[in-house]
Amino acid sequence: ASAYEPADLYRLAMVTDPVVAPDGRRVLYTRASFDISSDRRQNELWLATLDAEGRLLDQRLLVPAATSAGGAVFSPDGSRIAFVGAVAGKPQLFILALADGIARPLGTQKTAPQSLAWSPDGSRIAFGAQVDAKPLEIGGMPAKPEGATWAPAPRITEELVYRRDGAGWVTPGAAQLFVIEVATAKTTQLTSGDTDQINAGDRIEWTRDGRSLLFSAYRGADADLRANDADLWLVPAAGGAATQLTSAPGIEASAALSPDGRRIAYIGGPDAPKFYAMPELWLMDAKPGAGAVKLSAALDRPILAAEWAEDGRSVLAFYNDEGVTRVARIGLDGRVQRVEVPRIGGTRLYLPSSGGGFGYARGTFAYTSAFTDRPAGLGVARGGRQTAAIDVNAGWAAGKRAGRLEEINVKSRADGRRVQGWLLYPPDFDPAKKYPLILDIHGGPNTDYGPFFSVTHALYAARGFVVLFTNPRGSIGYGEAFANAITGAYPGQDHDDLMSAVDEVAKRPFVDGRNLFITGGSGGGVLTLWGIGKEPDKFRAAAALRPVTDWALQTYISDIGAVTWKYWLDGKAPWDDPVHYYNRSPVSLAAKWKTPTLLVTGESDFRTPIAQTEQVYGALKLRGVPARMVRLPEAPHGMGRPSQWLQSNLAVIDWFEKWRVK
Ligand SMILES: CSCC[C@H](NC=O)C(=O)N[C@@H](C)C(=O)O
Repeated sequence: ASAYEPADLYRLAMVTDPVVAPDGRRVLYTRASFDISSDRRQNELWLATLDAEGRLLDQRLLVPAATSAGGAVFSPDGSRIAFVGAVAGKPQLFILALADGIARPLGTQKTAPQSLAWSPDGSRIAFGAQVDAKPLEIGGMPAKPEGATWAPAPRITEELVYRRDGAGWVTPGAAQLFVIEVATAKTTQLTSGDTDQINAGDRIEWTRDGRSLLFSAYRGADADLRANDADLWLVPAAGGAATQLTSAPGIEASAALSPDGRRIAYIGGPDAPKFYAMPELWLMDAKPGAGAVKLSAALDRPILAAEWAEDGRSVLAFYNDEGVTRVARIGLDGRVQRVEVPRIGGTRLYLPSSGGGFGYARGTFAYTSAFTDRPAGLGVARGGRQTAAIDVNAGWAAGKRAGRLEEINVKSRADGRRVQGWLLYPPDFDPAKKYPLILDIHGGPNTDYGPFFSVTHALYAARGFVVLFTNPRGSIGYGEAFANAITGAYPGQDHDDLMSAVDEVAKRPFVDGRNLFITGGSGGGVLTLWGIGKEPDKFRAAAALRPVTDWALQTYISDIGAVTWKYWLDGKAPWDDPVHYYNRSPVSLAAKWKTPTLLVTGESDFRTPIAQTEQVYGALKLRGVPARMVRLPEAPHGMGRPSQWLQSNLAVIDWFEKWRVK
């Protein structure tokens, strides 16, 4: 067996997006892999068949990678699947009849349909999609001659958010709700307006009689400024005015109707001047203006998704808990009962964050099943135990030697709070030897790390580093108060939490105290640059990936600038209180920086735009601190194409190797 190597990224696979058929006896899932020639992710759609106990009978490939299938959903009778694919680079809705396995295109779509929802009788499909508008133009230009090779057209905007990370430059237009008839492809646009009329990526729900559609939207013209606002709406499926069901400031979204159609369970919460709006589970009558009660108060964890139990007496909620994803049955009185569904895990792959994919129907749970030494497979559970498992990496993993993963818990030097973390050891770890230590800090900052495999950490460990990764305050999964403990102080005691973990681990005899390294991406980049400013003598070298370095700049030029200002910098505007912004910005510590520092950022990162990386690089070079800047062409915040993930990881290893005391 060999240690993990960079080319393994192109040899492994990962399960995502499991969907359980209405009868609970079949599971659709996506098998993702990374093609070394095109250097792109590819997705196949697979169907697993189960027996009555949930054991695997067989599985087959339904839609090959060439179609790029996504968003698949079963028809109510389970005989057909609707999904969105790509034909000649354009989005296309397909219906696949399971009887003959043929995927037939349905209608023509100009933009990608999202959140497909079958009507109860299986005759129609609702979806959200953007309707493009005419782009702004500069008047008075001469006509462009046929075949002329002019410079590309300018990008003109009057929007606050004119580019979105990952999606690119925003095309003018608005998201609308549509219904398409399956037999005739007749398509009806149910909403209209110049601003988004639906949160196109959020759940769409048919009323039980098939006459109306329930969805979420923030319909104000100031939507770009109101990131934490969404209301519930009901619109007749045959066309007509929409009725607003909720209007409170805050988020009411992902609405699910009870089996009798009389109640709505939704995810969200009221707007508040806090760092983190924890998504909670709420219950209301399906009537305009009905009051809502919070069902998940006793759980005190972020709700990722929720489905009604068949009897309508409880809701099954998927939630984050201490680095992993769990399921709870929450009664309509708010009573919480844990449901045993083993090892639900993340599908971020590049880094070990929790989350993952999951589905439920008729007592069957299907989920991305996490491992510590390989990417997620498919898990199926019934009656509190795992009944089926598909490991898409069994062959590959058999030839690999993985390092051991150990959970640690330390007390923060700030206030004694418990901080959870993990250590990943090199594959051939020998406790009698000395090892360099990498602290890797997650971003968000309201996200997490968990006990999972990741490409990044596997590569670091395979190259002989012990990897420490933790969940400092601000992380999710430890309660609302812990996630919000950075309100008014970010960065602040989160830095102490991280340093407490480093100090504790550095006491272990196998840690080479001369070779402590610090790295992190995005919010983790913030804390990396903060860390080398606050502790200039602690780390041998640093690597800040896609960092925020200056909160004023971030507010002005990020695609989430409105969130930054309103929730992360205490509602103060940079023009009103520039000192507040400066004091929180890592660049305010530039005079203390002396640690050799690597910076890695995508040139199309619109979340933490590269101008901030350039600012820090300039400061380091002007001060004479060893620095290297790696710019990834066309890469967004998520580090772009598979080879760019590897370049990012290997750049960090190269830099730490260069500075490691030998
Ligand atoms: C600290 S600025 C926000 C950056 C971003 N948060 C949300 O998009 C972030 O930290 N992303 C993390 C998850 C990352 O890219 O690793």
